[in-house]
Amino acid sequence: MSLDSHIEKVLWTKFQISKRVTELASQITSDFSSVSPPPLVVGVATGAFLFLADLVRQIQLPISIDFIRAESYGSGTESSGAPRISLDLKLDVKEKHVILVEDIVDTGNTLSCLIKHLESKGASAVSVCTLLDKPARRKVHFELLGDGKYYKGFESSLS
Ligand SMILES: O=P(O)(O)OC[C@H]1O[C@H](OP(=O)(O)OP(=O)(O)O)[C@H](O)[C@@H]1O
Repeated sequence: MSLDSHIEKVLWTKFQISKRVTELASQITSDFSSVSPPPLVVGVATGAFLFLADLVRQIQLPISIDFIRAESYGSGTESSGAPRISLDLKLDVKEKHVILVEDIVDTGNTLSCLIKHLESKGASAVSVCTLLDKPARRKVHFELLGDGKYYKGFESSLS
């Protein structure tokens, strides 16, 4: 069975995605060009790793990169809420501006947990950059930390 047979509908072509990733990287480069120290870019494992790789290759700043993972116990595509950190950062976030990179923001549970965690570790600000946002699916309201910004590649109302 080919990969294409698993895809019901193409929402954005690879060219549209690539263009949008370039725009996001350029916006982040511009927004953080005078921020010192440079931001720490944190990929939310596992889903964000490809987007993170495409994004950071185009960010023209001396950023550091790390990974974090929050897991909810649930099945299928429904998260059970209340995630816990199952892989923590290697780098120190104290007094740093963290940019969390996600592939999808859905219920908001993962981001809510991660932002609180980063705040408890002393991050001065937390921004979020997600490839896809599904605001209609939101169950948990999360607040960015400090002067954090929210970057999104695409928005979908599909469930
Ligand atoms: O807003 P939420 O409802 O919390 O959902 C978003 C999270 O769900 C997915 O990860 P998942 O937990 O499936 O883990 P994975 O990336 O390892 O597949 C996705 O990569 C986000 O991290």
